[in-house]
Amino acid sequence: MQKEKIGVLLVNLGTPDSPSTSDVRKYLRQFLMDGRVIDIPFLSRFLLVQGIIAPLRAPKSAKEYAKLWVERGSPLKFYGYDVRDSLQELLGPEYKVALGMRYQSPSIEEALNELKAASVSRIVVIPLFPQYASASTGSAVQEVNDVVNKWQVIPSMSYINQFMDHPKFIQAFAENGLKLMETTDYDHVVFSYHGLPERQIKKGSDGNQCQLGSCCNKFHEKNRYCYRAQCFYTSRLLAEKLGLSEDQYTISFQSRLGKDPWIKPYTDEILKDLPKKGIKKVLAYSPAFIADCLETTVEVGGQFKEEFMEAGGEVWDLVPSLNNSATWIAGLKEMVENA
Ligand SMILES: C=CC1=C(C)c2cc3[nH]c(cc4nc(cc5[nH]c(cc1n2)c(C)c5CCC(=O)O)C(CCC(=O)O)=C4C)c(C)c3C=C
Ligand SMILES: [Fe+2]
Ligand SMILES: [Fe+2]
Repeated sequence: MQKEKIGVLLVNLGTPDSPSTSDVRKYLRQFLMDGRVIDIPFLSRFLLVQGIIAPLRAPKSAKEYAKLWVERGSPLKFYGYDVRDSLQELLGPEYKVALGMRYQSPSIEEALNELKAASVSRIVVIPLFPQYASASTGSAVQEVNDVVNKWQVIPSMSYINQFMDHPKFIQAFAENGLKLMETTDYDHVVFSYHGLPERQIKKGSDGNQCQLGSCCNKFHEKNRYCYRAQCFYTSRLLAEKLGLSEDQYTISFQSRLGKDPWIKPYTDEILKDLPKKGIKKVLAYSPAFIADCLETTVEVGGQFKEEFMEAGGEVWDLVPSLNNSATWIAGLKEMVENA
């Protein structure tokens, strides 16, 4: 009998098809109409997104996307294809690897159809978000399920819904930071993560109510899906690999949207205080993303750098994301084989 073929579905967030205002508006509309991203009743979300956020934000965001765009397009997408191809090569012909984006293209449905056409008998789904959040991993998993639920034959499915403590994920990020640390004597490291509305953390911690305070400093079975606790844990693991003591790093959250409170502390606020404390040379990490994207290159590497310099800082270097690093691909291979 022929050996069974295993499908691997890599899912990332997605990016606009181009940096034009109309494509960015289309992307924002699809993204922000997701009830796991803006978790308010449908009618309020519809009015807010279609009537206010998408039209007002699209021209501003399009200018930011234009800074990110290179000849190959948006890094989130072309690194996604690179990772798919590298992982396929490493896993060999018994596996079929596909890439789907939660929003825009290539869609999750297209990617799943590729796996179906390759006659895979089981599928390992890896949402490419190191820390679990309902707005990212949860939404990707829901979309995968919605698609396969329409199939006549539903293959065996397994999901890797967080991997921030995978040794090779940590090692790959540490390697990128250590390369920069060899060239510059930094005063401090900032770990800046994508933020979330506080409400979303509270909703996800039924039975073990997160207080959004020091309770997130410990990571254990009961709060393993608290996004804030996962980010703190990721930072501790990275700090250990980088040989940092507790006073040599700060953890913060970026990319706020709207007026509701988001998880704290906020990166744009903490960075302004650092030079006052004598911290002039900062190494900035963005470990919520596995590829360069708008939130890393433009926000952390561009906007935050400018704000830090204006506040009296001297060096603000962004650690490149994992992109197509060999250690990261080896980590993905291990995740698939252990799934
Ligand atoms: C309510 C709004 C948002 C939530 C919640 C949110 C969670 C969240 N997002 C990511 C990953 C990425 N987000 C990116 C861009 C981006 N995010 C939001 C809003 C929310 N995200 C917006 C409006 C945008 C678009 C850009 C802008 O207009 O500011 C990206 C970058 C994509 C790219 O094309 O490069 C990523 C990646 C995670 C992991 C997450 C939950 C933890
Ligand atoms: Fe986001
Ligand atoms: Fe928490």
